[in-house]
Amino acid sequence: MKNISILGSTGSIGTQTLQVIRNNPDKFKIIAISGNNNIDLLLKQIDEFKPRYVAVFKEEKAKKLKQKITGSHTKVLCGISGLREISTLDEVDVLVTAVVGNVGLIPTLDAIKAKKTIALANKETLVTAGELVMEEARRNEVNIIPVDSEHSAIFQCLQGNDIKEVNKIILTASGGPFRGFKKEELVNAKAVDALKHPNWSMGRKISIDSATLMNKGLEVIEAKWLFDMDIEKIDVIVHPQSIIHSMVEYIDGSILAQLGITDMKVPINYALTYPKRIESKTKRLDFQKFCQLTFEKPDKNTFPCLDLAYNALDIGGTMTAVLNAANEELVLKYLNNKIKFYDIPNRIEKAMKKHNLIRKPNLDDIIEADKNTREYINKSF
Ligand SMILES: NC(=O)C1=CN([C@@H]2O[C@H](COP(=O)(O)OP(=O)(O)OC[C@H]3O[C@@H](n4cnc5c(N)ncnc54)[C@H](OP(=O)(O)O)[C@@H]3O)[C@@H](O)[C@H]2O)C=CC1
Ligand SMILES: CC(=O)[C@@H](O)[C@H](O)COP(=O)(O)O
Ligand SMILES: [Mn+2]
Repeated sequence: MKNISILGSTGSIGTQTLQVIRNNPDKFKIIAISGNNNIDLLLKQIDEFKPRYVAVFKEEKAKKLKQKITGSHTKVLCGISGLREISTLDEVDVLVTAVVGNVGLIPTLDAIKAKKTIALANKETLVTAGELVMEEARRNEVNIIPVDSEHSAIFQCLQGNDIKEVNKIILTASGGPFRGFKKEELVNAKAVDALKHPNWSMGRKISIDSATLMNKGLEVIEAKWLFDMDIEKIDVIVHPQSIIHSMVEYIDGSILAQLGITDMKVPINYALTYPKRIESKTKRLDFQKFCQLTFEKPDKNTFPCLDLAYNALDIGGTMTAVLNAANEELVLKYLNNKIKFYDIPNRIEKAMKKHNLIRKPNLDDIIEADKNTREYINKSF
């Protein structure tokens, strides 16, 4: 039996993680869950999974929840301290980081120090502070198992092989809902259309990131840190069907790929059961339906976010934290119809140009760069 704590149990990854756990009550037990706004769903989750703890980020929401569950055996925690507490509980074996945004960073670092296995969906953690997080994981001999579909694919393709024999890794990108569009067609692109991902049903922030191709940029950075891979060895190819989740090319020319339907329960399952696999009732890939697998070059001119991410990674230090913070703030504004599609890359570029780089940052430097960038973005509108 593995004891699980989830940061972000009310979101897309969080609810799918609970589905995997619901399907395997003999293998997993929920110890703690957490959310931000969605108290109604948290109530249902408390009722079903009877966790010992629930952490709610917003204080007023935590108070409301407390009133609704008086007499329950579930303890309500709040704020960042609540997230930190449920990440380090003695009885927890695995922390699933399914929150969106950089709020995942500090609880994840705490969990690593407390020697918890990390099932990592929250890519912003590695984009913001990948070097520090991976150093901490190595120091504490903690496994960070990717949940992100591309990284789970790469992780699976690496099993039983020597990482030194990898020639490159190839991240597949769907191209998003605006694949094939030209710049002039996207100037006035609306968030409501950007949210319509062709293949995956996901949270709002990552859906916008997919539409700008920033998601792939963030995933390049995530791959660099997870697999300790040089930037020159990380390629992106557009594969509109999202059937091949990613590939690894070895020095002998062999390419290993992981394929499957677009269902995040598959990589979540693997992250929770690694190194073993367990029976799952997810739909199977039917090759007679998906008879075409196609590939094309990413359109870096129409979608400048991908190059911005490569540049930030190449510059290094605090620059990827700046890229991430600027992107988070701008995506929120775009979702609220406050800015236009190209304000996202344009303002990120400005924030990166303005930033005073720290090449070998500590955690405080990273937190400061993140904070200053958010202030800069918000002041500039
Ligand atoms: N969805 C997917 O298929 C994939 C997602 N990922 C990554 O996984 C992470 C989660 O994505 P996704 O599930 O789509 O996102 P969602 O927006 O669906 O869910 C986000 C979760 O985080 C919680 N949350 C939001 N803000 C805060 C905060 N300040 N403090 C505490 N909790 C907070 C939300 O709570 P509430 O709902 O209660 O407000 C919710 O539980 C992201 O980093 C994303 O990039 C990676 C690969 C695939
Ligand atoms: C499911 C998942 O892992 C997402 O990151 C997904 O891959 C987004 O798709 P694109 O960014 O390729 O459009
Ligand atoms: Mn992904």
